[in-house]
Amino acid sequence: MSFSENYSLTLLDPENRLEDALRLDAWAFPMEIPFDDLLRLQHAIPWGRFWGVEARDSSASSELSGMYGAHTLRAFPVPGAEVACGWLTWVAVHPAHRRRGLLRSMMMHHFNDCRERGEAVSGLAAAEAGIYGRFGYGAATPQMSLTVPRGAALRVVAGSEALTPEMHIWDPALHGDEIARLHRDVARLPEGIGRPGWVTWETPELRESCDEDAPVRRHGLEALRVLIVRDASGAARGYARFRRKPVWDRDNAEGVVILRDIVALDPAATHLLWSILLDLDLTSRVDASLLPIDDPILSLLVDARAAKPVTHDLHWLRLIDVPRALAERRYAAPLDVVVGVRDELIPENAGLWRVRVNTEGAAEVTPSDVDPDFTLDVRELGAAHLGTVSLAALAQAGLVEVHRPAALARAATAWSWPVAAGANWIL
Ligand SMILES: CC(=O)SCCNC(=O)CCNC(=O)[C@H](O)C(C)(C)COP(=O)(O)OP(=O)(O)OC[C@H]1O[C@@H](n2cnc3c(N)ncnc32)[C@H](O)[C@@H]1OP(=O)(O)O
Repeated sequence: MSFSENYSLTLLDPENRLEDALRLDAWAFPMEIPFDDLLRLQHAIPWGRFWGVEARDSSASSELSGMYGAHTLRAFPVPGAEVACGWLTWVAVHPAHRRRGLLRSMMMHHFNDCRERGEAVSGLAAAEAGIYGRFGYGAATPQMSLTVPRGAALRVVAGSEALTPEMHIWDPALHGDEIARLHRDVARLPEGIGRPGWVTWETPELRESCDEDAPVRRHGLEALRVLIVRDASGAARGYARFRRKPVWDRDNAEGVVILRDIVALDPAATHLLWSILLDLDLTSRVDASLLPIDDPILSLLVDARAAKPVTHDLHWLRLIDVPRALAERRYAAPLDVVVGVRDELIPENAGLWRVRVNTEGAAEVTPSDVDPDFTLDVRELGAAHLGTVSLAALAQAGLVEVHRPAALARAATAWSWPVAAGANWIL
């Protein structure tokens, strides 16, 4: 679907269109930050791949009716591999122009752009869960939030006491490179497995936005702190970034530690980071979110129930080029099945695909003309792509039509992955 005669799409440039883009952003997303402050902040805008929709009848005004951008990721982790991915972002339609098909037209433009760039998958973090399923995105990466009581007991981990902690006020010039390395390296752990979906700070604008701690974004709280733990050689093994919220109930200190992110390369570092976070004076709990649903802290806590885990969707995935995307990832078991795929928006994806996986987990994906073992919408294929959402579970919800149960059982095993998809931030 292309834009109607009333609208046109244009590539936005950073010199002239930043203010227009932020004005539209402030229309689409109600904000606490005054517009003048917003103009001075850093924004993770993927210039060069940032598109605006203009109404043709408003040629005298520079106001945008819609916009979207895409981060060009080249090391997006899928099971057993790192692949090219067009990460959809900055999607907004002005309230005066909504429900006229602008988003739908922008999505079709994005899909064509991804295909031209050789990106077989697209990801996103959805503002609302109801928006993107109709465009073939499936919820692939769930996230977990925890409220961990201060002093919660952790299981013992050998080597934790041999590490040295240090704590600083966050300064990207001093700590940024070291933290970014840890954040990148953890995507390849557990060794030989890797963490699918753990998006790293690949582009300069993503790195800048993860480094930022602008006072207007702190909601009145203190500056960001960073806790780093080092081994005997001085090498950083993990970090946590957090701020504290002071809370007093009569004379009782019930402050909250708000965790921004936590990364550890080994169990000892995980143990020490959490031990310190759970023992900060004048606090009563640690609030953590954007954690993978199998984050090690769940196994470390003696009483994980007391941390009240809550999960919901975080990242959504869309297969832009089905045969290529299925061949780019690795599988957990050998397989030979024929999959029937429906895709109303990208006709090249629709049809029958034979997926043959060898003993190394590598797949060959070819068109087929035999009856499929199971049939599903491209949305479900996206949901299952990172190995966390099970094809068998989707079938139990009626979202996969199973023609041969034994083949689906083998496929569900092969599609799965030993660790959950890597929720860690919103980009
Ligand atoms: C990856 C990201 O950037 S997420 C950020 C998304 N942006 C926002 O949430 C900001 C506020 N909202 C908006 O800017 C707009 O309402 C948008 C972008 C969500 C939708 O834009 P529109 O141009 O109105 O969407 P469009 O007219 O193309 O609608 C396409 C379809 O999506 C549906 N839809 C649109 N928004 C929503 C929503 N919030 N919830 C559920 N369905 C929605 C429409 O009903 C329509 O359905 P249909 O095709 O079955 O008839």
